[in-house]
Amino acid sequence: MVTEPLIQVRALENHFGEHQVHDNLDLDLYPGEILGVVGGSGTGKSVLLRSIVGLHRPNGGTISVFGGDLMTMSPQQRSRTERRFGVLFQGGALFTSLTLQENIALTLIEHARLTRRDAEHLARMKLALAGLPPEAALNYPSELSGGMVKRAALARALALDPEVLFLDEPTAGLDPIGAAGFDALLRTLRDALGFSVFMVTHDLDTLYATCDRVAVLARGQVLVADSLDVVEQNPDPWIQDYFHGPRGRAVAGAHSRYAKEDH
Ligand SMILES: Nc1ncnc2c1ncn2[C@@H]1O[C@H](COP(=O)(O)OP(=O)(O)OP(=O)(O)O)[C@@H](O)[C@H]1O
Repeated sequence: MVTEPLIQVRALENHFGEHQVHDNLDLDLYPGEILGVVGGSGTGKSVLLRSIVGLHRPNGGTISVFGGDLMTMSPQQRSRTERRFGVLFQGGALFTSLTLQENIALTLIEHARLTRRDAEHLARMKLALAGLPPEAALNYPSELSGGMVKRAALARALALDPEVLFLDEPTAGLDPIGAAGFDALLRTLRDALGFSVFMVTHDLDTLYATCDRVAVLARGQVLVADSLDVVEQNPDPWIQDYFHGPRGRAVAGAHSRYAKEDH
């Protein structure tokens, strides 16, 4: 059986003035997969994410989402489509003047038209799902560690039970233990809830720990999108340096030792 992609990006063009960021870029996201998007700084990973979630209007190409063309949808169809997405931005982007519970309840009140009481009840469940202790619900973001804020932002991204979760550098700024905890949580939630993940990351540990496929952006296009085993073997100099440079070797070695211990 051939699985149809949930998201199909074709011939995407993006430029800012003379600066061409995407030039004929193609990429697919399949149901249930965790796709890691990597590439050098400024290769257009965030612009790609923003183009798909509707925060940036591309200069050309098509983005098909759940079978509909994002570029030609009516505003109503677009907003219905975007409701099936959850987005976690770098830094979390929580409202600092609201508690964690209120942050998530607000999303539920605005988009799912729940009463405040029901929204707060569901918000506490989402926070627990993201691995936060019950008492954290009444904390303000400034009272929590970076790792807890990331988890709260994840709880908010999951508030409306999205089919696709978009993550922009989810482990940036976390210490290695916090980052590993976030990676494990992401896989557990994906396995339990079945959503797909589009994740921009620089974190090699996260790639090895979570991703089913990895897409590498370079020179305005997707150079390769495949399993890590295949991507690592690509002769492109950036890929070779990224995966087989000192840091890449250390991470790959640690993960293969860990996999052996597991069997
Ligand atoms: N609103 C904008 N106006 C002008 N240029 C922009 C805008 N947004 C992005 N760019 C440019 O587009 C290019 C790609 O940016 P993008 O943020 O997608 O890169 P990235 O691959 O996510 O980089 P990094 O890994 O450093 O976060 C960069 O050169 C950036 O300066």
